[in-house]
Amino acid sequence: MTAVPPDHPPQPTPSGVGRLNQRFHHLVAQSLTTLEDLLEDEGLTALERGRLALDILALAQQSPEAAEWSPLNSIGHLVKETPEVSQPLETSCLDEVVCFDDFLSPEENQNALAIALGQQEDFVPSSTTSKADNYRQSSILYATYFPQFYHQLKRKILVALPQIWHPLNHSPFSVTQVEMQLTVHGDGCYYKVHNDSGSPETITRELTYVYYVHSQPAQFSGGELRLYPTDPHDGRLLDRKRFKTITPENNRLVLFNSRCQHEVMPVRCPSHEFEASRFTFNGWLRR
Ligand SMILES: O=C(O)CCC(=O)C(=O)O
Ligand SMILES: [Fe+2]
Repeated sequence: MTAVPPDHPPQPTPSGVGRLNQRFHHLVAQSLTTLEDLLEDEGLTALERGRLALDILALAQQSPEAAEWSPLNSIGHLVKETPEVSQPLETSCLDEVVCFDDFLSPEENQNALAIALGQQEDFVPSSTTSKADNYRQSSILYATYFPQFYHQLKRKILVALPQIWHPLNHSPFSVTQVEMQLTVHGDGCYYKVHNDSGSPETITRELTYVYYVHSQPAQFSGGELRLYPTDPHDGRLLDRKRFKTITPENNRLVLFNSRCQHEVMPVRCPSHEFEASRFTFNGWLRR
């Protein structure tokens, strides 16, 4: 996608349509600024802020030139993942995935890594809602340790949403909450096959997102994310041999349906250094 800076709108034309477009651009630009302020406003509930965000983004998508000028285009590159399967499945199996490469600016990406490396002692061992042993090995840092970055990343994800409904084959919904945590997978860490919305506490999770961060060049191998075809009716994994693979590239954002069965393959990190680990800012968008 071509990035057009939002502060350089297209030149006005003398026609009535051009003037209308110009007013529309101005209105949408103002609305987006208002939205940015409101999203930072702790006085509004998450539900109110989510609804505002979606309303204004829906407005932005109405522009006849949305594809060319929209500020949405300043976010990374939307990449089509090539599934590692020989034949496409005929109906949706919840395993659609969207990838944005270079999702944040280089400075924001560096800041994300600095947040991870600077707070090693505050990470706690992860658990699963079923508390099953040997199902997951990793450590997490709660978002209360990085409030500013939480707001930045959340805003960018919400702004990207209008681009993902179609490729994810998902109906738009009002986001009531954006959960976030920072997860570290060091040597030998993994997360076996699971979905993210299979318990009463997690049932309102609609979308899972994962933002990958690590030092470059990567000092670990493995740690791929695998997405399995999943029965949309009962959530069963349909075929273990047919999966999509997402490589954890630095500065990549991935989104998929929280009901999809997925897993994180074991990470190998020969140095055993914390700094060399696979880091993710990951979480869920709740309806
Ligand atoms: O790290 C990843 O690629 C996915 C993490 C995940 O599945 C989760 O935290 O629920
Ligand atoms: Fe997950």
